[in-house]
Order: sequence, then structure tokens, then C-alpha cells
Amino acid sequence: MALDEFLCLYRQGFARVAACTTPIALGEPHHNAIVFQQWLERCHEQAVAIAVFPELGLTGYTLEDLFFQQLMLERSQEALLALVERTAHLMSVGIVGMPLRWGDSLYNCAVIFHKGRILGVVPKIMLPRYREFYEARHFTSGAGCSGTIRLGTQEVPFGADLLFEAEDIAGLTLGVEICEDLWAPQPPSGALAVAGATVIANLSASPVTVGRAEHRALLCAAQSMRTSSAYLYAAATVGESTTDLAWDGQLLIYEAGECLAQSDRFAPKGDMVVADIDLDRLRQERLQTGYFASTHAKNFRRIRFAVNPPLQDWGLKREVPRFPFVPLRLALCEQDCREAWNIQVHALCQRLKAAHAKTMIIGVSGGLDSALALLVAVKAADCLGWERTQIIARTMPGFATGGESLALAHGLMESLGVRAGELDIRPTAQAMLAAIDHPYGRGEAVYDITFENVQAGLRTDFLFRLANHHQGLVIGTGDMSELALGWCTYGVGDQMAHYNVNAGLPKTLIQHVIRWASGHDKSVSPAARAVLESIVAAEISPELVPNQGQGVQSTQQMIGPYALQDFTLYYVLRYGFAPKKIAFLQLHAWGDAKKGEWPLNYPEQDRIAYDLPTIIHWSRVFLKRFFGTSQFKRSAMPNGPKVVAGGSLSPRGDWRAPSDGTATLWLADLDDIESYKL
Ligand SMILES: Nc1ncnc2c1ncn2[C@@H]1O[C@H](COP(=O)(O)OP(=O)(O)OC[C@H]2O[C@@H]([n+]3cccc(C(=O)O)c3)[C@H](O)[C@@H]2O)[C@@H](O)[C@H]1O
Ligand SMILES: Nc1ncnc2c1ncn2[C@@H]1O[C@H](COP(=O)(O)OP(=O)(O)OP(=O)(O)O)[C@@H](O)[C@H]1O
Ligand SMILES: NC(=O)CC[C@H](N)C(=O)O
Repeated sequence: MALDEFLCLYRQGFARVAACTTPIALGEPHHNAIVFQQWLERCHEQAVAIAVFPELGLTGYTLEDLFFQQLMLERSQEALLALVERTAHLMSVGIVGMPLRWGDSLYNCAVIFHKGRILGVVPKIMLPRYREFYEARHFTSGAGCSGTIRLGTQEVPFGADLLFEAEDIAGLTLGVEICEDLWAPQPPSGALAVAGATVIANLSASPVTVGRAEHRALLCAAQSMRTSSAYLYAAATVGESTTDLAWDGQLLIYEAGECLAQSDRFAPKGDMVVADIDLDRLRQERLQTGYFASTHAKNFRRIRFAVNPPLQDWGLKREVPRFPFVPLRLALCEQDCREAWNIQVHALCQRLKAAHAKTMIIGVSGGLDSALALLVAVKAADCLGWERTQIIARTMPGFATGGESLALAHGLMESLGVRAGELDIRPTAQAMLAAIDHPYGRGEAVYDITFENVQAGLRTDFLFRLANHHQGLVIGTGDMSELALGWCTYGVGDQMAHYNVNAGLPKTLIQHVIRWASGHDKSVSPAARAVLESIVAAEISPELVPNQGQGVQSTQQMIGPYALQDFTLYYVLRYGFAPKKIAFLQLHAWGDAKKGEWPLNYPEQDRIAYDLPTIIHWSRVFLKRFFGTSQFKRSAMPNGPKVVAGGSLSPRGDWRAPSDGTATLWLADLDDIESYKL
């Protein structure tokens, strides 16, 4: 298979959808049908699978009693049939609005057609008859309707019980509702989604008044979130009657509460928005919540169709953020940091009170994690009215501790006014290595895992014994990214604490929370702020192995850039995506340093790109460690609060998995990318 196919959005669980609003000629269905045809051709050229147009768009919404004119109804049916025929060569499913007689009543309908076939007709259920609306004068509600309708030579399903299922795109099932349906207390899309619709199209003719655009967006956001669906909304525009109302042609595409695309309103020539919706994401949401496994589905008819999209690289029309745990916009990032900080501080306060602790004990390395944990401890002490000297902080140099880290650790402890001290672990570590007959104990330069873990273990041992001695709790510092990778020393090591305030924070978020706290919280003095700036700027290192001429031991050279590993963690944990899909997303987020926005203040020299082989390399490291070797460390992790919506790795707070699992399945999926001839 060619790389082009790997890069095709339809191969990776996405579908491209469009919402269109075209200028109409009021009461001229043949004219409007030609315009729809032209716009559908544009959709086809962009590989759009589903395109929705406004309510009653074939005739216009504002025809009033002209809807009852025989000629109007006949001409609009002819126009529809011509449109269906002339678009038979296009891949896009079209959804247009028109009045249709069924029996002796008139219905406000959506007609869904594809490749020359009318797939079905869905009537509007909720007919507004208040304030500016008089729909009940002309139309009958489609509530409970289920039958067929004859359109030209085709006998077509008619009813509010229709689902349109793409047989060649997994998870693409369309449900349709019409304008006011969304405003009702129980929109029909609720039942459609429970029965399997992942995409809801809304044909609308919503007149604009001050504030209405926000209300529509709010409704689309809420409904797409509540139903775990993609919501496509297209409102009528230029050409509708302005006798008493005005029209703005708002277009919205939402996915599970998130806005993927929106139009500029009041566009004189109409507008179209296109977005790629993530069907995998919607299906995963549904799988996890379990609300969608309903016997309800039996009340719906399913109409199948095949899109047959060309399998080539169509790009990806949606933003894939480089840092899924960190919002790009400064205001949102600050909001998340404030929230994370409050969660950490208040959780710790509660635990200290409940445990009747008299002190907190914390190991301070001069690195990021212990800096944040110490800040949280200081704030908790302030909140509880403790003296800061009730925080017993120790920096514990080992065989590889650098002078800079040591100075930062001292600087931080002193500037925060805690009970600071230095505890040299080297004599004890030397004695322990000799006692277990490790070569280093005999003076040989052997820097293996045992050498590393003896130091990490002794630090923890000292902290726990200090806690006994001072009736305190050991405050854990390890973050969620380290837990994902098993990058900590088990049991007698930094994996253990009495309470871990950082376990719910991924590494890519930690530096932002430190920056936020140091800039916004009164507990951080200007002197501490200066030290924190240097800590945030330093290379991340465990400093367990002495520098042998190649520079300090760099964590990210061993386990991969945290930016990539946190990215993978987010999609594995929150959505259960397969490695191939994650690599595809990662390539779109990280493949081009010039594409997309970077977080404000992100250092220029760090604005780099990762190519697909590099992404695959580090993904392999993540998968081996996450699925294969590190779960036992998480299964036994200490208490600590869940912080981010992306998930937590505590077996009680969120992620549960066997401690003896393997990574085979995930590694094979990753290997499969190579079959695409990169
Ligand atoms: N499924 C399972 N269930 C129960 N036990 C299992 C197990 N798999 C392995 N084990 C046991 O666990 C051992 C491995 O775990 P462990 O003793 O922790 O050792 P290990 O994971 O091999 O080493 C810890 C790693 O974390 C790094 N580290 C440590 C401390 C701090 C930081 C930092 O930067 O923050 C990084 C350190 O550089 C080292 O690479 C195995 O040797 C085996 O005895
Ligand atoms: N020299 C040290 N002095 C005191 N505590 C230490 C020292 N080195 C490590 N620790 C403790 O062990 C934890 C893990 O340390 P390590 O430096 O290996 O990784 P880290 O996750 O990068 O943490 P940090 O960002 O705090 O350095 C630290 O957060 C700290 O509590
Ligand atoms: N056409 C409609 O059904 C419009 C009704 C909707 N409540 C609105 O105000 O926009």
C-alpha cells in the first residue's frame, strides 16, 4: 500500500462533512436546485461525504401561504428529481429541505440523496408556532410517521425513524433533524444518537436576532456533547424574505461539544464550512459511557449506502494540538493551571487534616516535579495555618547530582522559608552497594539499574524514616508521564509516598502550573520566582548516573520527548486509539514546525518537527513501557487526586489494567505502518 493511503483521512477513522448555506431565489426551486448542484460538486471535489443545506432551501422558508400553491409543490418535486439525477456521479450525500405532501398533509422535510438514489425523507417534528413562527399553519408534524413516499419512479422511506448508514466507513451513521427540533426539550437527535447516529445534520431557517448566534452555538455544543455525536448545522441566508425578519446563514460543525468549524455570518454569497470529524473518537466515547447500547435501535429503519471515497491524502481539516493536555489559548491554559493547582492544594489539605499530620516531608532535587510538589505543600501549609517550618525539605545529593541542581534546590527551599537541609546519601549508598556486592562497592565504574535504584531507594527510605520521626507525611512528586512510562523506582523508591500531589499531572502541563503559581499565587515570593524560572528552563534529568563526558543523563534521550509521549498517552488513555491512528494524528500535529500555532512563550529553539520514522520510534518505546512493563508500578501507586480530564493512571481514580499484560498487539499495529512503504 502507498503512503498516500495511510495518510487518507477515511483510512484513519475520520469522515469529511460540510454545512452549506447558499443564496436562494425565493419560490424558484429549479434555480435553487442548480445552485445546490454546483455546491455539491465543490463538496465532491474536496472528498466530502455528507453535505447539509438549509431548511426548505429548495423553495425558500419564507413562502408563507405560497406553500399551498399546487404549482409550487409540483415544481419543487421536479427540481428535486433533476438535482438527484444531475448529482448521481458525486461521492457526497446531499441533504436538502423542501415541502412534501404525504397523504393529505404537507410536511417540512429533509431529503437525503446519494448517487442518483433518494435514500429517505425525514419530516420535521417540532413546528414552532410562537412569536415570529407560523409553521403549524402550513405543516403537519412528522412525529410518529413511518412509511414510504413516491418521488418520481422511486418508492422512498419516509419518517422520523430513519438512520442512514455508510457501509464502507465504519461508524458513519447519519440522523437528521430540522431546526426547531433542536430547540425542543427533547430533540429527536437524542433518540437518533442512542439508536446509532454518530452524525446529526440540522437543516435550519433560523432568523437572526441579537444574541441568537450564541444560542444556536450553545445548543449545537450541548447536543453534540450530550449525544457524543458530530452536529452539522446550516441556517438559511440571503434570498429569504425580509418582510419581517433577517437571515445570517450561520454554519456550525461541532463534535462532542467542541467547535470544529463555523462560518462568518452575513456572507453575501453564502458560505460553506468543511471539517473532518473523528468517528473513532465518538465511538470510543460511546463505548466507554455505555448509554448507547440500547434496544431502542429496533424502532429505527436503517438505510445503507456506500461512499467509496478515493483513498488518497486529502489532508486533515481539523486542528490537532501539539500538546493535548495543555490548551493553546493563554486564557484557557491559565484557567486549567488555576484549576489543577487548586485541586492539588485542596486534596493535600484534606489528607493532612484526616491523617492528623504534624509535618510534611519532601525530597527536593532542583527539578520540576519536586519544585511543584514543594509549592503545593507550601500553599497547603499556608491554607491550614501551619508554620512553613512544618515542611521538612531535604536535598539529597547522590553520585551524579550536579552543582546547578543542588544550588537550585537550596535556593528554592530557602526562598520558600521551609525547614531546609542537606542529606548526603553517598556514604549510605556506598555501604549498601558494598553490602550487596555490587562492583561499584569495590570501586568499579559500573552504573547499572541497581546503581541507580540504590540511590532513588535510599532517598525514599530517608524520607519515610524522617516522616516517622516527625509525625509527618511524605509528599510524592512523580508525575503522570513518568507513571505511564514506568520511569520511577518501584516500592522503595520515588514510586512510593504517603500522598502524591503530582500523579494526576502530565509532564507537559507541570511547567505551566509552576509558571502560573509563581506568577499568580501570593505564597510564592519574588526570590522563589527567580529560582523557579531557572528550574523550568533546565534540562530534565534523573541525575542518577555520573556524567561520563557526554553531558548530563537526559531523560528525554532515553524515554523520548515528553511532548510526543504525552501526546500518545492522551490518546491511549482517553480514547483507546490504536498506534497507527495516533501516529497519523501526531504527524499532523508535529510533522511541520511552521504549521499550526505554538503555545505562547514556547521557546523558539524548541519549535521543532518530528518526521514519521521518529514518531514511530518513540511510539514503540511508549507502547513497550506502557502496555508491557510498567502497569505493576501503577497498580500499587499511592493515593493522590485525579487532575486532568484526559485521565488518571490510578487504578482507583481511572485506568485499570492487569500488571502482567503485554504490548504485542499494539507493537504489531505500529509495525503495520511499515507495510505502507514509507
Ligand atoms: N509485572 C511485574 N510485577 C511485579 N514486579 C515486576 C513486574 N515486572 C518487573 N517487576 C520487578 O520490578 C523491577 C523493575 O522495577 P524497578 O525496580 O523500579 O526498576 P526499573 O524500572 O528497572 O528502573 C527504574 C528506572 O526508572 C528511572 N528513574 C528512577 C527514579 C527516578 C526517575 C526520574 O527521572 O524521575 C527515573 C531509572 O533511571 C530507571 O531506568 C524488575 O527488576 C522486577 O524485579
Ligand atoms: N538530589 C535529590 N535530592 C532530594 N530529592 C531528590 C533528589 N533527586 C531525586 N529526588 C527525589 O526523587 C524524585 C524523583 O527524582 P528525579 O530527579 O529522579 O526525577 P524527576 O521526576 O525529574 O523529579 P524532579 O523534577 O523533582 O527532579 C524527586 O522529585 C525528588 O523528590
Ligand atoms: N425554523 C425554525 O424552526 C426556527 C426555530 C428556532 N427556534 C429559531 O429560533 O431559530
